[in-house]
Amino acid sequence: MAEVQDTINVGKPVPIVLAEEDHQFILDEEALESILLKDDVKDRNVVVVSVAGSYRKGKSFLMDFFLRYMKATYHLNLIKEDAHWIGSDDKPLDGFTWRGGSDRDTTGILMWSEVFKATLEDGEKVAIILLDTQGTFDSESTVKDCATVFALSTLLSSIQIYNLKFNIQEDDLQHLQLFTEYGRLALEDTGTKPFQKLQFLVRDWSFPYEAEYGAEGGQKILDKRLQISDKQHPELQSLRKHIKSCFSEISCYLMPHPGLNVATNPNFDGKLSDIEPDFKQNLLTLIPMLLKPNKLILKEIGGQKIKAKELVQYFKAYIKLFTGAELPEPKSMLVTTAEANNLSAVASAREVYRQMMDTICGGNRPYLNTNTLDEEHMKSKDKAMEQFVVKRKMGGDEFSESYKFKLETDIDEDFLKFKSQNESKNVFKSARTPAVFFAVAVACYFISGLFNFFGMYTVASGVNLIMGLALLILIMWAYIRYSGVHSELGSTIDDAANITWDNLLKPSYEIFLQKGLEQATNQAINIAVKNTTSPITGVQSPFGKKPMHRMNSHVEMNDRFRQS
Ligand SMILES: Nc1nc2c(ncn2[C@@H]2O[C@H](COP(=O)(O)OP(=O)(O)OP(=O)(O)O)[C@@H](O)[C@H]2O)c(=O)[nH]1
Ligand SMILES: [Mg+2]
Repeated sequence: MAEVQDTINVGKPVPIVLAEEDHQFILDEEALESILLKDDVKDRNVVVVSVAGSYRKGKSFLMDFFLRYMKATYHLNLIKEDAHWIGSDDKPLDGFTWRGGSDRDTTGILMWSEVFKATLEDGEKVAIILLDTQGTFDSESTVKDCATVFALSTLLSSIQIYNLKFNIQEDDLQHLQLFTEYGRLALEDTGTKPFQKLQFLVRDWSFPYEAEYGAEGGQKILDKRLQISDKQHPELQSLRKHIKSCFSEISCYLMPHPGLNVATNPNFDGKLSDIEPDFKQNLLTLIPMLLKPNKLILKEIGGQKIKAKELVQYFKAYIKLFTGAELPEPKSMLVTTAEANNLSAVASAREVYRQMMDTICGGNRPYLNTNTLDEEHMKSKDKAMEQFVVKRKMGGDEFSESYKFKLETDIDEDFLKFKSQNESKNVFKSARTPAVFFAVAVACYFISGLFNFFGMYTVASGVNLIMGLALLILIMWAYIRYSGVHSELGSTIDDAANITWDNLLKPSYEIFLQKGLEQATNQAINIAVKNTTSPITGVQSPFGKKPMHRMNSHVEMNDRFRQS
């Protein structure tokens, strides 16, 4: 017996995944490799046993009994059914650190430095690795921290012990769903169950008259909790389906209360003599049930057994994924609900804006001038913003602020669409392309005629060529618009028309207009001057007493005419 106790002091807990202050997790690769890449370990297939669940629920304490069993069975080769592995009554419990109190103890993920070597019945040599994990939902961890530790340990273990207190409650299942879903995101979807064995372990089970302590009672409770029936709300059904679809094996064990010494005595050091016999008895059943050589479950990923050296690579890959920005962030229930609330308020307010704008400038409405459209946009936007503000939302005003901003951006985006839709209804704008090419063709026709008249036949043919080209483009444009094909070529033609209009036709048109205006002005002035000086009519100049012929120039006259 003394031999059993002594060997327990060999090995130590090694932090493998470290929880940093900024809520990041880092992998201590050196420490991990020093354990898994030992010559006598690295090529063995692995069994990974992990314990996870809420903080302060006796996880590390339990793991230390696992260690006692491992030492006795795999180091000392005690007879398999021998109860001596549990140790003497007065020996304090050590191994993974555990303690009383209300504040969390374990952080990150710890691996026992000693890998236990076992030979299975079929002669296969395997390595057994024990992991202790940071408890979930302590006051210092975010939901993402909890999900990361839980998901990582579930991904990397072949037996995950889900440690619960008193009962299997609906919120325990919901958290399990959240964490396993987070873990599943890290994996490629292979259509197979992503995780292996899930062992529910209910501590301090208080209703043995309803379901007896142990595996059978546990199965009874588990069946009840995971039962799916048509009468259930679909949400409850999908939760259960999800959990069942994640693990290839699920079982449950009900543990009795270990006694008040264990639970409340600050000086309790783990001596068996201070633990209730019922609890001890159940340790003797539970632990061999999971760790006996013929009960071991080898770690498999994608149907392939994993060697210790490969496990190092998986640790590295998964930690990179969970600490990177690729995975979505798991959030608390309130934040998730508040987000959903705000998003739906954004959507319905946006709908108000769209409907109002649709009745004013929708697809079947005529073209609106830009000022009216701007006014209507402001009116509809105000209405939508008001609707968003008055709608009841979870999370408070500060939380809503970013969603209000999102609504504004969404509405402005919609406005741009309405605006361009409205522009496309302006027939004059859409007729610009054919008008430009037609004008070019007509102009070329006259110019070539002129060159022909003066005998400059080569230049005339060049101009004719441009005319033909303009007509060809015009026909092509009409075909594209009619058939809806080669729209890119269509837009290039539109662009070319715009450039021609802006740089050639518009300036020429403006020059002609100006010239025409000047001529008309001159004529008008001439008539007016004649009339003013006419001895018959005696009508005075509209520009005062100064006689018209004294005006300095035409320019001066034009200016005055424009001002008047
Ligand atoms: N009521 C009760 N207390 C237990 C049980 N097992 C251990 N404890 C006590 O629970 C306390 C916490 O034990 P730990 O093993 O440190 O708990 P833990 O879950 O590892 O806690 P964290 O590392 O903070 O997540 C100790 O005082 C143990 O004595 C149990 O089955 N029932
Ligand atoms: Mg602990």
